[in-house]
Amino acid sequence: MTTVMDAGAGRELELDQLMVQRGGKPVLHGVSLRIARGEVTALVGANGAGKSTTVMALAGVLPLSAGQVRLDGRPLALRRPEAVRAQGVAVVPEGHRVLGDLSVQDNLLAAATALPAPQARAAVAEMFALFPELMPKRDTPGRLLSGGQKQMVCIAQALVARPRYLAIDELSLGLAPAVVKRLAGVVQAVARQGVGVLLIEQFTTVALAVASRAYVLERGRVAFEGSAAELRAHPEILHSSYLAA
Ligand SMILES: Nc1ncnc2c1ncn2[C@@H]1O[C@H](COP(=O)(O)OP(=O)(O)OP(=O)(O)O)[C@@H](O)[C@H]1O
Repeated sequence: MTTVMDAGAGRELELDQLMVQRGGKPVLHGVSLRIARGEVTALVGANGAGKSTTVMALAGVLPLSAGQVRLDGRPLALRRPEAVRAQGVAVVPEGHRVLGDLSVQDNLLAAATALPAPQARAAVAEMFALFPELMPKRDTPGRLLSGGQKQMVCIAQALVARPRYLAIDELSLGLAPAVVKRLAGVVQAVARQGVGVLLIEQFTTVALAVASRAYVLERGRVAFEGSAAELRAHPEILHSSYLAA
């Protein structure tokens, strides 16, 4: 069966030596990450380490001063946000922002405008199947949702575009543990369907529990790269990175 999250296997999204400046100041000093399809990759690091900057550079929101993003072996052709999305990379920015005056259903349809109408409707129906708890809220304006429900809408909005890669900035921030557990399960299910997921988190427990590979960012540089299991087994790596911030 083909699903929204259907995707090939064995390919990667590669961030190669990204250098990014903000306010004229270098913030990323050559960040390289590989995000494989079919698994979750964690990007963790202290406040200000450069995680959101990395995601915004990936999304095409911030320009690169050097480096390259490659998608399945080919450089991303255009780096404007819509073009990045059209090439199969979806980003959920920090802060679970939804269109407050639009209903949940219209929020999802608005994210599916690039698809022909029947496919858009099918993709939205699949999102309600993925998040059945949104079904009773179908006609509720976005602004009346809880934080967890908003985060579900944001993830669903990213998935209706049928991405091959999905980056989520701060999946768990500000959400109740039960909601985080639920979202972590969805993220794992999405990865199992073949999507390459990048989970960006300041608090590491959830990200390292669901990830296969992990990166620690420290002051705009990759301070650790390896398996999430290795990082779980050696919390001192995290401690020194977080203390160095
Ligand atoms: N708009 C901006 N202009 C200039 N510098 C910025 C701007 N936004 C962030 N920075 C700087 O970029 C660096 C990285 O910030 P970034 O937000 O990427 O970190 P982060 O790891 O995502 O942390 P947080 O958890 O706070 O979001 C910080 O030193 C920050 O001061």
